[in-house]
Amino acid sequence: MSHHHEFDYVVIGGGSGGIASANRAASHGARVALIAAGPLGGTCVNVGCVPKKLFWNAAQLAEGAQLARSYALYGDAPEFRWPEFTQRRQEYIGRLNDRYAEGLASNGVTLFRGFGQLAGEHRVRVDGKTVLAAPHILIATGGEPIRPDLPGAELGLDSDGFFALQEQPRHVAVVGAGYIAVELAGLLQSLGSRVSLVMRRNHFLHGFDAMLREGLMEAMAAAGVTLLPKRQVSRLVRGARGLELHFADGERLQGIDTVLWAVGRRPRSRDLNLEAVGVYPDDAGYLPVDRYQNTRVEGIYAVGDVTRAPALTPVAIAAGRRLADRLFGGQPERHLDSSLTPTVIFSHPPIATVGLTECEAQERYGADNVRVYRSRFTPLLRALDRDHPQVTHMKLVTTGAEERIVGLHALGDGVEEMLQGFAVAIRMGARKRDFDDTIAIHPTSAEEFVTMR
Ligand SMILES: Cc1cc2nc3c(=O)[nH]c(=O)nc-3n(C[C@H](O)[C@H](O)[C@H](O)COP(=O)(O)OP(=O)(O)OC[C@H]3O[C@@H](n4cnc5c(N)ncnc54)[C@H](O)[C@@H]3O)c2cc1C
Ligand SMILES: NC(=O)c1ccc[n+]([C@@H]2O[C@H](COP(=O)([O-])OP(=O)(O)OC[C@H]3O[C@@H](n4cnc5c(N)ncnc54)[C@H](O)[C@@H]3O)[C@@H](O)[C@H]2O)c1
Repeated sequence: MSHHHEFDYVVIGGGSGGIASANRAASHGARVALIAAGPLGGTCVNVGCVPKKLFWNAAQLAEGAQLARSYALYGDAPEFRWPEFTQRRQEYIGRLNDRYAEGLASNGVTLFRGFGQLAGEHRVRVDGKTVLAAPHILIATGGEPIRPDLPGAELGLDSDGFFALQEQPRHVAVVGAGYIAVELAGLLQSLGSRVSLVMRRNHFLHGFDAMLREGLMEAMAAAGVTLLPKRQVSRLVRGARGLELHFADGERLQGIDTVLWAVGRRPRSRDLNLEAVGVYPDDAGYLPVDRYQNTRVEGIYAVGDVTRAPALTPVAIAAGRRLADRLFGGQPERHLDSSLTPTVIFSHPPIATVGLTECEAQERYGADNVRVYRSRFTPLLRALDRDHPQVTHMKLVTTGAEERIVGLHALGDGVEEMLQGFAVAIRMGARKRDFDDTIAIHPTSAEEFVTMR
């Protein structure tokens, strides 16, 4: 027998966007149900930002121990114990999962554990049984990693599989050229694995400012990552000496124990029974929405990675909260403008970027209307390390006579914590002279942004 429950708002998906929207709607007094098929917190908490950043922290500390020698700080090189780290990391994630459940309960959100599917107008079914009815339904089902369609692909791991690894891989081939590829390759190298990064083009991070791409390729190569550009993987086989990655040109990479596919993600829009309500995904499976997160069907909305918005946790959260403010908080115009979304790639060293690349600015405003400021320097942190020089790169992209800043890009130590404040300034319309009028903080790397000439 199926049970029937009435709500104001039913949210499908207990990840970044769904939880944020459910909690915000409840804070406005709505009766809210949240359906979660996986562990609470979704991709970000369980197999994304959080475990990745903990790994990155470990890698930074390991690198710091190396750098310490340039400060005449000697001692045993630290040994990374992967299984122990994994256990502590998972315990922490378990505490986060509990905290999300407690947060939902204390906000009065009713949690249904199970798989949500649309079941006709204003109705959602959980695990094919329980029926929830509500005038407003949010789809926040996120995304999942894809694998290439080639022989032997099942012998490799995707990013979910990477976080489940119980032992440290010795020699890894990372295939891909996006955020996940450079992040996983960087942290594995810093933690002592041998890493080969296989990409189809002659560069990675397509679409990012060229200074960032080129600077990071240089730094990763110098750190010992083997960069294998212009390689088209044709198959993966298990050979006598471990895995073998074969390329279309006949070459092969042998002696690897782990292959990580980092070739992109796809939206989780299958199996939602969307036909029952007349919502249709686009060719790649994304749910089309307008700037208010409305799908083409009244009362059905989507946020986060299941849409074409930038696949970042703060974007999913902001869209989810604003939607709840609009529906239940009496703010009819509230919506998200994600045009100036700051983002960090936790590579080694990290990348921080907001706004237009130099090329994009030239295309949009014309080359004559774009002025670019650059800086390249050895940060003081590394000044005593003559053997492993690593430079920091910064760029400001400005436009018009008043030199409004439309892009800010950085690669180097500490830039991940530098960007947030600059993103506020740029959002407020900062011009180059506002940066120049700001007193520098010395000695820091960040001060370069207010002293560029
Ligand atoms: C390796 C990796 C590292 C990342 N690092 C960062 C980072 O550093 N910073 C950053 O901002 N972003 C990062 N991201 C991206 C970020 O994780 C996503 O953008 C974010 O999680 C999207 O949130 P979401 O709510 O759309 O979906 P998700 O977080 O994926 O949540 C969707 C949830 O819905 C559930 N679900 C799916 N279908 C159903 C159904 N039918 N019924 C019920 N529940 C369902 C899923 O189980 C999942 O829990 C990273 C991603 C990955 C993979
Ligand atoms: N630090 C962060 O904020 C962070 C970290 C990780 C992921 N993310 C988010 O998750 C999204 C997904 O990340 P991603 O790295 O999976 O995807 P992506 O779309 O950024 O990159 C996928 C890459 O794989 C390459 N590729 C595709 N097929 C290939 C093949 N057969 N062989 C070799 N290369 C192939 C593509 O050219 C592309 O460079 C990102 O766009 C980002 O929004 C964010």
